[in-house]
Amino acid sequence: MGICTSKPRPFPEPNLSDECKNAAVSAQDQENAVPAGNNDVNAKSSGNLDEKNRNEEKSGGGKKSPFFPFYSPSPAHYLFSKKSPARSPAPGSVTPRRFFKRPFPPPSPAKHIKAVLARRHGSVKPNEAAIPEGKEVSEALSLDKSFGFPKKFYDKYELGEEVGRGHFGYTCRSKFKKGELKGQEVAVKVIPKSKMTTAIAIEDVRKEVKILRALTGHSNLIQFYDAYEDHDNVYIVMELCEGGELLDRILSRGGKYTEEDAKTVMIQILNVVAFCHLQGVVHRDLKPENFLFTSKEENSLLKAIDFGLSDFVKPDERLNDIVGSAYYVAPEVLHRAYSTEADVWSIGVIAYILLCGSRPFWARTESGIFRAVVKAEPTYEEQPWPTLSSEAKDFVKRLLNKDPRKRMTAAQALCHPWIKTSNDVKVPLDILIFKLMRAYMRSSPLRKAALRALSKTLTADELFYLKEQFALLEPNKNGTISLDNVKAALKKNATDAMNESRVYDFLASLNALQYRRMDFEEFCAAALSVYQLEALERWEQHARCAYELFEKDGNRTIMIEELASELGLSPSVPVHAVLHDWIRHTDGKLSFLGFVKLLHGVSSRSLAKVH
Ligand SMILES: Nc1ncnc2c1ncn2[C@@H]1O[C@H](COP(=O)(O)OP(=O)(O)OP(=O)(O)O)[C@@H](O)[C@H]1O
Ligand SMILES: [Ca+2]
Ligand SMILES: [Ca+2]
Repeated sequence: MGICTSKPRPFPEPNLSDECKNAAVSAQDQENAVPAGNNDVNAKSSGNLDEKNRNEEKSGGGKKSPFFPFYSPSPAHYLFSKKSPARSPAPGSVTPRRFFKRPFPPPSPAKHIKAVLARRHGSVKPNEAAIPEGKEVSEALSLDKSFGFPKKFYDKYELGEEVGRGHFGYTCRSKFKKGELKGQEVAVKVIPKSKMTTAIAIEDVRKEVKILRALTGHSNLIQFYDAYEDHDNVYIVMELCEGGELLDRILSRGGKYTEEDAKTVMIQILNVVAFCHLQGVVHRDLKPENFLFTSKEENSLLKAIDFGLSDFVKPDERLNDIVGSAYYVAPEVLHRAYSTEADVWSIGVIAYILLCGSRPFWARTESGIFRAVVKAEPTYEEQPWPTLSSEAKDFVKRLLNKDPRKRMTAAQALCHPWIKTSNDVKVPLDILIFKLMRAYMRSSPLRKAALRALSKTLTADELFYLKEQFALLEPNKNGTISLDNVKAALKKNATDAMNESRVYDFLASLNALQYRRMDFEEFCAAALSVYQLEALERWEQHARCAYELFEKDGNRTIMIEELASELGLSPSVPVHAVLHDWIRHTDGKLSFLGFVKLLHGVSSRSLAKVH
């Protein structure tokens, strides 16, 4: 694999194909870990970039300068600059002094994760993005680049000025030429087929259209209208946003938002992402460039765009391809086992930036960023953090938890005390509820009793989320829910995407609910996440308190063999040695340690790791 981004590189970079490998592997290496706070130190010395500077930066290179903060280096940039040199400044035409004027430190030389780009789009050399070589030529020639979209784009639309550009496409303001909608403006993302040099690249475009088409009806999601193709391009027709990228607004405010303004942005982002996750769609490229304001108004609606790296994910599936943008990528993506929680991490990075104007994870090279993401804790010590509310800090920390099982979901984040006081919050259904309910239904009576005890220790804040979820599942307000209620609640929120992500199939695992109903008390036991509670500072208190309740109610003498089978230990495991501490020697009942393990529903695999 060769170089696959075409930007001038302000910093030397290691071999590409090794880069992602190294990121995950060398992340284990303590010595190489990037210290947290790098970014802030730089941000401080760099001062603020005002509107004038931003415009200067932009005017040098048409839409964006390669040295523009957060700039996504784009192979497309050079590709297009051949036709339109004014759009792309020559490498080195912007003085390095610019680095010291930025509110943020210099961007990574390649923002998108390079090995993935190489795999998806073939080797791309500077100024030759569209010209594959050798083996790639034959591969590119044999690729089927027909999508089955209607052909006559130009019969219906008139392409106008460019309004934005990314790695894969450029977007133009366009108009309907005739008919009832004549003159009405839309946005058209044009993706050149010459850039689709691998089967994965073609599949990505196919998926982008499929996902946009399937996801309809959310006010914070860009409205898709149609897709066309011809010999040269794919055209994605959608609603036009006139208000620019969230990134530009962040920069125009010198990088910082008040807590109230940050909340307004966060609520919209969380809303649309919770919607996508319920549909079984993971965006995988959430960043301020991929949120657009519909108008220039200060309080205009925010819309999620760019599903070019998105995928369908089944409720119990883990994805493994490394995809995204380096500053926003979640640690578990680098470890190649992730799901929708990875998007929530990216939202945490956006929240951190909105509130303090610096990136939480920063380094001069991409592998450095990856190491920071995996190892380093962001700083909350430097200004302005000490002046921000403790709720705001707690909110960001719970989004940036490195363990995806402990991270809040988007729907939970909307119930967080920092957010929930706002009037605009309507909590959506959370797919996590179904996953937890399934695990609960499959548990033994002993584990159910343990969970019930734990659920009695929940605080008002924690119960708020469960109450909201229960209300969404309980249309008749008779205090209980059935499988039909669950199905109906899903149906109410369904789009075509759910067919692809098989959310309905997943419900089959809740079949036991067909013959009985679940009241709110049991629902709390079924839908609480032990891992998330464990992430709280007061976890020890919760667990001790729950153990006392369990002692009174559910604890009983237990055989080691019974516990082994409860935990799914294989006969080859030396159960007496392993489970010795889990049973109280005085009376043969579960010890506190055993109780906590039982709550987690420990599997034999994780046990094997411990011992
Ligand atoms: N509906 C729209 N209305 C207005 N501008 C848009 C619209 N869609 C996209 N744009 C502009 O075009 C830019 C590029 O679009 P998009 O992010 O979809 O392309 P991309 O090539 O997939 O980007 P990336 O490099 O992030 O993968 C956006 O950042 C935005 O500025
Ligand atoms: Ca984009
Ligand atoms: Ca994209």
